[in-house]
Amino acid sequence: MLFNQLKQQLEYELTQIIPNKGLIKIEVQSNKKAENTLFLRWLNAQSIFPKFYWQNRDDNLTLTAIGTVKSFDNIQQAQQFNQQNNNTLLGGIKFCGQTTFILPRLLFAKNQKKMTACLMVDTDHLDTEIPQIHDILEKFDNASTLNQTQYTILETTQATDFSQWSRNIQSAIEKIKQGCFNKVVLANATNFKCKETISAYELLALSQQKNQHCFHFLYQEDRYSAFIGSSPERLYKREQQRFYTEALAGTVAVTEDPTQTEKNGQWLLNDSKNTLENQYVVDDICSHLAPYISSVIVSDIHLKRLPKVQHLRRFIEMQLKENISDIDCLNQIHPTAAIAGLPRPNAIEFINQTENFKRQWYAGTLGFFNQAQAEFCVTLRSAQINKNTITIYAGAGIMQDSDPHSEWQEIERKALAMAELLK
Ligand SMILES: C=C(O[C@H]1C=CC=C(C(=O)O)[C@@H]1O)C(=O)O
Ligand SMILES: [Mg+2]
Repeated sequence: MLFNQLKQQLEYELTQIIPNKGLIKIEVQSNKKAENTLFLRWLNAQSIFPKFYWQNRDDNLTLTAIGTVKSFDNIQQAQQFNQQNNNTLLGGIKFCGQTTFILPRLLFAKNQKKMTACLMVDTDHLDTEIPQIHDILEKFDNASTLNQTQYTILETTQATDFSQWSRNIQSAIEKIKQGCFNKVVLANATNFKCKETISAYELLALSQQKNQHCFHFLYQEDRYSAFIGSSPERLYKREQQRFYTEALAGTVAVTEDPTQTEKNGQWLLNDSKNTLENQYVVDDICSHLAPYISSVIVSDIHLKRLPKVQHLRRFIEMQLKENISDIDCLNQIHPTAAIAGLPRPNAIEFINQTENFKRQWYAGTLGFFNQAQAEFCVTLRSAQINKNTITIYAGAGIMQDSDPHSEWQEIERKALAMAELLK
C-alpha cells in the first residue's frame, strides 16, 4: 500500500539524519496512483493538528498536511522564511485579513505524475523532535472508511431572515445611490443543528463527487471544529511571474430542466445587472494590480456551470513585474469585488456595519505558495463545522437595481452546494 511504502522510505531516511544541521526536509516519492478520497480517509485517521486538505479545481494538485513546524500570522514573515528556505507554505487569509500560514510537519503533494511526502525535522532539537515524529509514523498507514451518514436536522437558524435581508438590501441600494460604493456583497449564515456529530471528512468526500471542477478544502485546527468547502473561484494561480486570476460574479439558477438551464444561461450572458456585477470585479482586480504588472489580457465573458447555479466568468491573465511576490499579490487582490465590493474600503465598512455574524474563513482564501508557484482559491460555498452543528455561508453581489427576492433565492441556491450534502 502507498502509505506503507512511503513510511518505510521515511523511516530509512530518518536513520541517516545528521544532528545539528538545522531544519531539514526529508522528501520521498511514489508513482502509485491514489484517489483524492484516500487522502481524506488518511487525514480522518490522524490525530495531529492542524489538518489541512486542499485540491485545486483542475484536479492536478492535491495537498494534504498535518502538524506545524513553523507558523506565521503575517504574510511578510512567511514570505521572508520562504525566500531563505523555499518550502511550500500552506494557509491563507480570512475575509477580515487575519493571516495564517504554516510550514506543515508532514505534507503530501500529489500531482498528475507523482506523489511526494515531505517530512520536516529540526535536527538541532532531535530529542524533542523524534518522539513527535514517531507519533506520526505510528499511525502513518491508518486510513478510516468514510460513511454516508443521513443527518437528522434538529434545528435550523439563520443569522438574517428575509425581512432583515430586504432591509439590508434597501440600505445598500441607498448607499449606492448616494455614491458610497457601486457594489457590495452581502452574505448570510445558516446554522443546522444535527442529532449526530458531523464528519467534515465525510461531507467533503461527498462534495468532491457532487461539486466537480471546484477547489475542495478543509482546515481543521482542533478536534471538534473544521472549515470545509467546494469553491468554483480561483483567487489566483502564479507560475513564476505569470499570473492567472478571474472575475466570477453574476448568477442564475441551474434547474432540473436542461432547456430552462440553457435559457437562464443565455439570459445571464445578456443581463445588464449581472454583466456589470462581473465587470466591477474585473475593474477592482485590474486597478489593484496595475502597479505590479506589465501586461494584462481579459478573456470574453462565459458561463461557469455548477450543479445548482451558473456564473458569469472572465479569465484575467497578467505578467507580474520582476520583483513582485505573493505578499504583493495577496495584499492587493484580497478581498476582490466578488466577495467585498467596489470601492473596496467603503464596501467592507458597510459589510461590517450590516452583517450580524462574523464571516471568519468564509470569503477568505486558502492555498499554498513557494518560490516557483502559488495557487489560492476564494473560500466560497463553505461551512464551519463544530461537533453537531454546521454553519453554511452564502452571499450575493448587491447592485443599484438588485431585487431582494432574487438575491435571496441566489444565496439560498448557493448554500445548497453544502446543505444538500446533509441529506
Ligand atoms: C459571494 C458568493 O459568490 C460570489 C461568487 C460568484 C457569484 C457571485 C454573485 O453573483 O453574487 C458572488 O460574487 C458566495 O457564493 O457566497
Ligand atoms: Mg450575484
